Amino acid sequence: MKTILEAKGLNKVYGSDQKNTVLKNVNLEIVEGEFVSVMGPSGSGKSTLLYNISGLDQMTAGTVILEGQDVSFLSEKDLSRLRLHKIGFIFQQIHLLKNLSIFDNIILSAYLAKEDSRKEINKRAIELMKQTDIAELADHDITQASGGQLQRVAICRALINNPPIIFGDEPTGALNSKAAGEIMDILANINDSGTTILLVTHDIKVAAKTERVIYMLDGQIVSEKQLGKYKKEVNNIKEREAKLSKWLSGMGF
Ligand SMILES: Nc1ncnc2c1ncn2[C@@H]1O[C@H](COP(=O)(O)OP(=O)(O)OP(=O)(O)O)[C@@H](O)[C@H]1O
Repeated sequence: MKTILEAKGLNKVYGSDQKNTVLKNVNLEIVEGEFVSVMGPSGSGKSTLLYNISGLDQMTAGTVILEGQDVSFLSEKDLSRLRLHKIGFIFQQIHLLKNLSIFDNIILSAYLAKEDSRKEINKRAIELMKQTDIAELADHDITQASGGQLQRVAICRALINNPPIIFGDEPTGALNSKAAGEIMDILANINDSGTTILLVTHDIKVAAKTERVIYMLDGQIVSEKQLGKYKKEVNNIKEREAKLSKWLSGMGF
């Protein structure tokens, strides 16, 4: 199995006061095709970890290798290129552009990346919209869609440049449990087709559909649990949730 992302000795201090050390010598390895979630109490450093390994924020010290390339301290220009071509992001707050149609929101970054022809990009956008069951919304604007539908738009947008890895910060956090479950099923399907996914969540139901759960406490990864691929290996979601719940309660979560 090939490593897609490796973080070594990651430290993050906010400001100049060492007391604000939020990541403390974090090491993490993600294998190509994995579906990983990060859990832990509020303030334990989950989002900070995600932002620092994905190039959204600059760590204080450490190394991040993505697909064999050292991306630890890239220039702003190289970082934007990396984010455009290699990484997809899905956030709790969706940040779509109000004056563009849903279709245009999805294709925008691919037009900017200029890797493929507009014809190919449009075709891929249509496929992604079908896959996430929002094809009929192409010409709508974003005020005409539900929260769950908008999160599907965000997923299509994250995938439009075919990134090998996508990061999610509470991607289902703003959704009701039915919509959250549907989004997780979509992400599981996307993962099945080969995209590596790492997401941060507070929700046991969400983490139970991922393959490996990492637990953070006070700026460190203190434990992890292998659940196996949802549907492929351990299918029973109640069983997965119970296993996870037991493990988490053992750590006082
Ligand atoms: N920009 C910032 N400047 C200073 N401190 C920050 C900043 N961002 C986060 N922190 C602090 O870093 C610590 C970790 O925050 P982080 O958001 O990574 O935790 P988290 O585990 O994701 O929390 P939550 O589950 O509540 O989202 C917290 O104490 C937070 O207050």
